[in-house]
Amino acid sequence: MISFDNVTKFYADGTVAVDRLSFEAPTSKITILVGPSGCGKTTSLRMINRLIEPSSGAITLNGQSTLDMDVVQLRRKIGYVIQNAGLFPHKTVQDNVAVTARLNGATRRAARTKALDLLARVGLSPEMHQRYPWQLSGGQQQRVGVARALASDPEFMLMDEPFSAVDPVVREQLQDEFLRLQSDIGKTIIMVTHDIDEAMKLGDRVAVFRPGGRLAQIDSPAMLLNHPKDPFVADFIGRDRGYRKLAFSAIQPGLSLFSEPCASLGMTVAEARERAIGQWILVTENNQPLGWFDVTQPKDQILADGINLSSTFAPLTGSLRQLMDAVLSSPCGRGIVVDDRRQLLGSVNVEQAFGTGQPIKAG
Ligand SMILES: Nc1ncnc2c1ncn2[C@@H]1O[C@H](COP(=O)(O)OP(=O)(O)OP(=O)(O)O)[C@@H](O)[C@H]1O
Repeated sequence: MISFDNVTKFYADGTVAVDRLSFEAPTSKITILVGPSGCGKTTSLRMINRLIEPSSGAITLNGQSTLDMDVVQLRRKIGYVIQNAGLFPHKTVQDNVAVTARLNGATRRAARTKALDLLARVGLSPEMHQRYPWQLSGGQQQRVGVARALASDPEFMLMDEPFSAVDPVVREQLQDEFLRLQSDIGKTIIMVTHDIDEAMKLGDRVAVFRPGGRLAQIDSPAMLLNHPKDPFVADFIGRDRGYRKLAFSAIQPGLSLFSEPCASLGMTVAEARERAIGQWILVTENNQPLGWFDVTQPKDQILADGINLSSTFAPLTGSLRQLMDAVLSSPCGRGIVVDDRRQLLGSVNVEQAFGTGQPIKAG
């Protein structure tokens, strides 16, 4: 656990960057610091690994004050990931990761093995390993940054806007991969972000800062959405709060599903046209949905490269937001619902998804 106890930071020019901050970041959980620009998020993060020294108050790691620890030892316990990854430009991807393991006493061979394992875990294929950072996309660089921070097997991770330098699609992918990784490694993480959606998605707990470096509220995402403590928090979390709440609402148990007609790869388009309701037909393989096929295309056969893969499919055990995403990203307005093994269960339209209207009519 990381604890802040009445921590204040003022700079020489009198700026109070952080004002009597107290909160706890629980073990093996992700705690997010979010708030408007200049409210002291980065300062708070950097006080933990003593890149910035607090003016007063105490920060403890599992009960031990950071001020009582040797700074080098302290930093070895803490992985640190920053925006744009901060990689060594003249080292290869593999060496960028191995160097951290070496610093922690691993032999050259052990460091290399560790680097290979971590690069695989963050989803970087072997052909990337000998590249230099400038030969990687922003998302790939961030992955290396995460692997490097993990190479010392730290108990704690500090992450300052780790995903903000990449486009929204890659950002979502990185977030999903990061959540999967965290469910394996269970580090105690504090992450700074500007992005309230990211905070709500990744945070077990979210600390909302107000200007002047003060904590407005710290709670679970659902509590912040349902019970914002004051108008500042309510406003910061945003007007589309209702939409965000959907992420924490389960799909209604009695959802009635339409039995969606399906086609398979290799089927003739003429046959698919017969089965389809309108322009689009769902293509499945072993009862798992692959995507939608437009039967008005002048083609003879359904082939993999003709399928619209942009759709998302919602698990029945998922949230209303996933269901709504599935409906909205479907080219025909019918969202596909699957079970936990991605087997097709059926489809819903927007009225059904929210239980307000008529079921889909075939034909
Ligand atoms: N070295 C410094 N000297 C004086 N003031 C500073 C210094 N570093 C930061 N500040 C001020 O401290 C306050 C908090 O800065 P900090 O970088 O922690 O905010 P932040 O919430 O991370 O901002 P952002 O979201 O814009 O990155 C700001 O008003 C900033 O201008």
